[in-house]
Amino acid sequence: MIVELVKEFRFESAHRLPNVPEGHKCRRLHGHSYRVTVTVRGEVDPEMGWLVDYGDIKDAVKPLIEQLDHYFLNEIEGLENPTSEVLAGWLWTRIKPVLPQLHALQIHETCESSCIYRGE
Ligand SMILES: Nc1nc2c(c(=O)[nH]1)N=C([C@H](O)[C@H](O)COP(=O)(O)OP(=O)(O)OP(=O)(O)O)CN2
Ligand SMILES: [Zn+2]
Repeated sequence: MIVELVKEFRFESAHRLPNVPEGHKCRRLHGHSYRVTVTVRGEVDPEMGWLVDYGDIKDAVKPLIEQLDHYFLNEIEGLENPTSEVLAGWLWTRIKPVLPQLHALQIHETCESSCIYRGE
């Protein structure tokens, strides 16, 4: 039995996009209440009755969320141009080694705008 488990994390951060044209609103310093939706996929262990403990997903992701929460993203190594796409790649590189069942990351920058990354 193959399932997908989904767990959501939130953090607040400031950023600006340095590579957009002069006059673009996102070139200015502003902030977001980010949501990160983490999806893991795989076979259910018949003995445990689950794929992985939701708590294991939390243990893998929370330390990274703490590196982002209430920081200026542009000052973090690898996030000098902190688009949703770059943030998705940054998180994927760090989560995948500790959570091999990672299947997708969705970065919600606003209520209406989000980026889905599946590691390709
Ligand atoms: N492909 C991307 N486009 C944009 C990104 C991004 O990361 N990837 N980021 C931004 C800005 O950070 C902006 O703050 C969020 O974008 P936007 O959806 O335009 O935000 P609004 O809430 O202002 O959207 P409206 O629909 O215009 O109200 C821009 N683009
Ligand atoms: Zn923004």
